[in-house]
Amino acid sequence: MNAEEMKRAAAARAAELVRDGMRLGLGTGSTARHFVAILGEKVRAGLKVVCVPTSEATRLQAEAEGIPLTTLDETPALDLTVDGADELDDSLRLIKGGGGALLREKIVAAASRRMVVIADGSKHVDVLGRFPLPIEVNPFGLRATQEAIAQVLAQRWPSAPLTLRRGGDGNPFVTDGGHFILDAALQRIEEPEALASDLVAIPGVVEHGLFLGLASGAVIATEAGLVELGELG
Ligand SMILES: O=C(CO)[C@H](O)[C@H](O)COP(=O)(O)O
Repeated sequence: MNAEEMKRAAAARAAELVRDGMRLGLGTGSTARHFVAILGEKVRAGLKVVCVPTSEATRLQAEAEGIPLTTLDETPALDLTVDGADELDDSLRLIKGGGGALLREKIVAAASRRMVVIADGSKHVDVLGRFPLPIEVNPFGLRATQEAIAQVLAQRWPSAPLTLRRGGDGNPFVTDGGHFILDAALQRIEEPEALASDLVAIPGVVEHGLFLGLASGAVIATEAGLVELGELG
């Protein structure tokens, strides 16, 4: 199986968890895209669900698939969110935000009774951190916020690069919420909980890509087949 086939296989397994009447959160990224496509097929075949997308990109795809959409204002409690991840460990701790949707992804995951991660095997790691940690910040006071983050990071990572994410046009990448993203190349995050609480204490930090205690299960597609972690049902 190539990488796309593995992503699709994980997405197809997660789609088996969907039941009539469910309120779903729809993730963002190339793996979640497969899930939304499969869900679209099921909706066209008669499945009844309402869904909250975690990004404008996912909203557009879901609309094109004919999937009924709602908002967290109309539907503040969801049954299940299915989303990808940039990294996950055996304890279902995640790094997310490679696609820049971490804020909405975290709000939607937190509003869901269950969050199931879908990924190919390359995302499954022993220790989080090889993937640079996205940190979403308010554009106001960017430099001051960046320096405050760098000071916090320097306590454990004396020379970790902290880079303002840019789009293809060279301008700062702007999230759906109108914020910027700083990517922290930390390599190994031994204590993600401690780092998470340090980051949220910094004014100007809107959210970070550590998803801790949010995922209830995961479907990981490998060459040897599907591996399931945690609780799917
Ligand atoms: O967090 C995300 C977007 O903000 C994605 O879930 C993450 O980047 C994984 O994407 P992909 O499935 O394309 O590898």
